[in-house]
Amino acid sequence: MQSMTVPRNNLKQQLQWYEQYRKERQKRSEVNFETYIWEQNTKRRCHQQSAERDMNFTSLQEKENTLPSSCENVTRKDLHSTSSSNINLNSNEVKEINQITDLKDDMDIQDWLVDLEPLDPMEIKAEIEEWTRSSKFSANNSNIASNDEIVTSDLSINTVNAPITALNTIEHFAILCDDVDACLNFSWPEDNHDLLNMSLTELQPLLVSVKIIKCKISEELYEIVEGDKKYDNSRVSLLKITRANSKKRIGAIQQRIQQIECDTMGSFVSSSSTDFGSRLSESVENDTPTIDRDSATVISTSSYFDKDETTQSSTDSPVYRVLHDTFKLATFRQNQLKAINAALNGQDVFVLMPTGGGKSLCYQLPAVLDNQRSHKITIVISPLLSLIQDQILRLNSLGIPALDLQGNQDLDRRNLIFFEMQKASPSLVLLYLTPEMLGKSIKAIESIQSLYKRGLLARFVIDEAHCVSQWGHDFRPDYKDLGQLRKKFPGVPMMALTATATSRVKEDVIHNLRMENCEIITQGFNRPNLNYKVIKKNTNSEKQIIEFIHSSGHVRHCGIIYCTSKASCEEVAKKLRLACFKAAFYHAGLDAVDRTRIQDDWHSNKYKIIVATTAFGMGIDKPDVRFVIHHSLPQSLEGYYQETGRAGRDGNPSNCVLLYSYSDKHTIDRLIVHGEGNYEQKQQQRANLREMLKYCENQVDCRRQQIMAYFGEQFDKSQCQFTCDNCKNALTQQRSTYDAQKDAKYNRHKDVTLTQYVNILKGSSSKSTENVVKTKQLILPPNFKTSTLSTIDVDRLIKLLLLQDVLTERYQPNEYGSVYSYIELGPNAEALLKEKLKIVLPRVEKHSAVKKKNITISP
Ligand SMILES: Nc1ncnc2c1ncn2[C@@H]1O[C@H](COP(=O)(O)OP(=O)(O)OP(=O)(O)O)[C@@H](O)[C@H]1O
Repeated sequence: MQSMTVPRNNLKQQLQWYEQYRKERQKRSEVNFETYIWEQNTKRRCHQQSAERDMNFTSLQEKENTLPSSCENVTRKDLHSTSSSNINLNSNEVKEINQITDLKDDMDIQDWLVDLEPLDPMEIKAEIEEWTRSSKFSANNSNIASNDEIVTSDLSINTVNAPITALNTIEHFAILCDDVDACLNFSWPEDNHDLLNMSLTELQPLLVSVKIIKCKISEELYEIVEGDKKYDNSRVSLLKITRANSKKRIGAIQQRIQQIECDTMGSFVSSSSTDFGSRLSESVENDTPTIDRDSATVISTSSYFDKDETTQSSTDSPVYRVLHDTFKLATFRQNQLKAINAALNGQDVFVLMPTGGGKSLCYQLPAVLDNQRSHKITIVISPLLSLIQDQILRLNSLGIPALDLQGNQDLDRRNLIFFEMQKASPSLVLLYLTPEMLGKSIKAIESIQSLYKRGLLARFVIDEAHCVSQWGHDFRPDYKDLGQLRKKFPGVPMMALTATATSRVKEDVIHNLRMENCEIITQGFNRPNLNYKVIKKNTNSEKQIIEFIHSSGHVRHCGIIYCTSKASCEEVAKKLRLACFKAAFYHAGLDAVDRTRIQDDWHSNKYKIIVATTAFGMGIDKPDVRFVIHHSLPQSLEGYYQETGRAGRDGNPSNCVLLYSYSDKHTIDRLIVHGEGNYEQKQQQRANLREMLKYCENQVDCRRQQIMAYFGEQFDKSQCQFTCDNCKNALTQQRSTYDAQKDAKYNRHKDVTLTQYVNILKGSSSKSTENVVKTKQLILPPNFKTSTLSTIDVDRLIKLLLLQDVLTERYQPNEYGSVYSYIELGPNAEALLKEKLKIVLPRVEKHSAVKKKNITISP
């Protein structure tokens, strides 16, 4: 590889250089590198093949701890065929592989890959920006432009405002970055005592420098392996020693940074918490935060982790003090403060926030304040015991008294909780229970009633509130009975929280819970850092997954793969393990101890990939999940959104890929037929599945826009910025158009559901549709060629008209308490009819099959 000189003393240039270098290297040798890995593994595989042939893969997971390394025995053939254990290599192949690998067998290629990751200039840039944001660099030393570009060389070592000794060290390292030989001869400090005298401003650039050194060494090792550089035994040893030293040094620097940050946090907490109680009680009475009444419904499309800047609350109010002192958080995320203010004002609140958006704080913070103020207890209804336990652990670690009532608790413990609830001034802040427990335990209801009578009941919180609605993807019959709470405890405020609810589900939840004058806080569903893609699934789906992980640079990253069945979880996990990945499966068939162990091991990165059914779900809060892959068709768009929402909770770019095959529909059809639910619920499940299929089949509209539209949110697809496959493909596809205006003037209608509307526009000849046409006097244009539009296009057209407010949905509860939605003319219908508004539906003409079906209707 052609040698390039690293620019010195200017971090920005260094980053640019590394980016260029990396691209160049990827262009030239990525294929070779991958080949090398496969070949090396093939060689190992050959050695161990006979021993492994009899291996029982079903017990692979139990044997995981005895496996010698993460990168076990995978072959190129494993990847290319599903039958993995029979490897046939000809003697030339084996000889060639032996030649390549003999000298380098002990080199840990996977480890080098880790080295190359921090070289990513975007990551380093992000790190630098993060330091700058948190003012670890003084203003003189950084200059981040509004467009987030690093615009000056101010971050270079020359301008770091640091003591001369540290400056020397940093400069020294910067020079070493340029010169691996100098680095090899450098005597690394053994004790790391020098770090004790350094400040964060000095440690951070030092860390980057040492990381760069480690990368450089790994690259040289890699070039030797590749044959680009001559193999020299002593040099390789030296490189390896230096690499190990730099690794140690990185650890030491990171540890020191953490130490300083903890110390800073500790002193902040101790200095501010001493007079917490008195200050709180002093100020709460007079300082109840105000509510912005105009914001009853806030639809926001701002970024996922945007700070809440919309509500004006003094930063020294009790709310902020509890945020800092108790929850140890610096700022509110978007809409948190609004929800908290509404709750503290005694209102019913419905909170719709994306997964990982921070819903828990919306009820936990008011619960702390309410208990501080008047010893009130907040009752939280949550669907899963595991979810409850996670929350309680987290709260207790923050010093917040929280307990749970559950069926399998021993009597003493339960009585203790009831005793606490009987106290005149309970110190218990939050009591968690499942809806089933609330429905069954008379003692629990009596204790809550006692709290109520004594004015000690702060509010009811319904977590995962979509379970209340039978239109939701996770309906729980016991949740529906929660509506009784309003009758039994009039005047006690309620808060319902969910991450997934269509407009219909939202209305249904509010209706079922009998929430009154409810403050509805909804936040944009958009997760800008997630990329969406649907891939056509072929017969070797495991290979597709492995290829995707490799091609998107996720080899060392954390991910989740969702499968429909337990068997496919085990099969996919097995294939991934054969292909070097630290993967484990997780499903309801495992006992609770194993499930907890696997989840813990995944959290601690012992496993990088979890292959799971949807049993692996609610309450997962791992920030660095870089990909979520659906191996099979999800059952609903709501479920899909929630599952993909587990990616990128730290806000960094992450991939969501769905392997789609229409035949997966039949598996889900069977699940619906044999699963729980009455006729109406099963019809809803089928409708959910249809929506999911439409999403997968639709290769035209922006994925993000489709998901947002499903949740009733408008999304301008130009904001997608080509982060979904359809928007990317649109760049190369030809489009034809359908003029909605031409037909809209004829579409006058009343009490028609969405499905009926699609059927009518499609000209379906089914009896019920004819009936609808007659009875609702819906007039189609006389010359309307219904056969020219596919069902998908009709569906897209209606959604487009809904999004443009030409049509609108009216929700109406029936006498049984279910909510139906009917399509009606919307506020923009008139404009369309008067030809003031033009709506064009783009249609794809990529495949010949599509062309035949969709005859173009031009304006
Ligand atoms: N204001 C904040 N600042 C920083 N971190 C926060 C803030 N609020 C919440 N978080 C963190 O965000 C993560 C997600 O929060 P939380 O579990 O409440 O999300 P959620 O909306 O309930 O997600 P899910 O729907 O997936 O359960 C947690 O680790 C939490 O500590």
